[in-house]
Amino acid sequence: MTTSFSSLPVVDLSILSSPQPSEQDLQALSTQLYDVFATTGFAYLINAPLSFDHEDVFELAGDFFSMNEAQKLQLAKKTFVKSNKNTYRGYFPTQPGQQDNLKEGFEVGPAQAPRRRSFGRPQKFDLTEPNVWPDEEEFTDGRCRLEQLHAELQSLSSTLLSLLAVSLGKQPEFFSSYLEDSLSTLRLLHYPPQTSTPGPASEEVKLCCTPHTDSGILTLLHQDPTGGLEVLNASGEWVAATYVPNSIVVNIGDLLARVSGGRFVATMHRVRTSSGGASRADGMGRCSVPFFFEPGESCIVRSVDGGESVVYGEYVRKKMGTWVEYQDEPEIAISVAGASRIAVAA
Ligand SMILES: O=C(O)CCC(=O)C(=O)O
Ligand SMILES: [Fe+2]
Repeated sequence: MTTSFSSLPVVDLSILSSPQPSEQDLQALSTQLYDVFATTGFAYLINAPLSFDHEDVFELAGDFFSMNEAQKLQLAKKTFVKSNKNTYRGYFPTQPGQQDNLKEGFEVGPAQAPRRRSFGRPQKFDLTEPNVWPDEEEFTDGRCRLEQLHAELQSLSSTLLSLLAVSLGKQPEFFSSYLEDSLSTLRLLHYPPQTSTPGPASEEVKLCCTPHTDSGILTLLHQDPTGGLEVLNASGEWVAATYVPNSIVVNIGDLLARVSGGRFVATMHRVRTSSGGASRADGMGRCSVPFFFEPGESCIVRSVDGGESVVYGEYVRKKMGTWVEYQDEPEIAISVAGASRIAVAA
């Protein structure tokens, strides 16, 4: 259960940059992470061991989204452009009519495509397919920068999982099977600027991402200074996760809540338009860059308390039925008020 928090805790990761962190410091960090995921389910990570700062991350997102629509559509998933081959990785455009979920995105997996699980029959979505990339001259160094960012966030997730394993009374390597052929997804997101309607309607909360919990294990989110992310506490109040320079917002998904035997909580969150945060100087609206840590397709995931298990690939394929860009027909996709990689709150 979440608590009635009124702000999100800050977790300082500076010890992870030290060549030999002490056992005591690691234990303290592990306990702090346990407390976060057992109460708010969300926190700001500061001093994370990454070579990218916010400016680098949002420059990357800006470079991608400022390409023209035709260039981006060449990378679109098959759901959107039938003649394209990629089913799982790539671009998804904004969907007209989805005012409270108006976003475009670009998704990449690991640089080295994970091993494919063998199925008796052809699968509609290939979770292990290689990434698709714009031409180098359209997105200078973009591939190399995104592959590097993916690798660093994967490594940070792996460290956090070791600390969480210890906090759950397990060995640090308890989750190491989750790293094999991991399907983690780095997603660039762009919420185009929306004009707010004056009058009584302006009192209403306008959303660009509807309330949801993330479905997987761990999410590491870079949000830009526009802000707008809000997190639901146990009293039913939306608490603003305001912009903290150079921080990464961390939260867990439904599957890790299950794995923790209900000790950790996957907290509901949403994104508000015009939340009063800073506007981007380039007038682009809002960008954010979530990284979804995901196990491999064949990974068997079960609670630390034992009991029923799920095969990650099967779990994620079931979840995809609720993700908007994986609806069968474009007409259906356009009419479903969903976000992607996340289940829409009922
Ligand atoms: O854009 C954001 O700040 C949050 C996005 C999000 O929650 C998601 O993609 O799951
Ligand atoms: Fe989310």
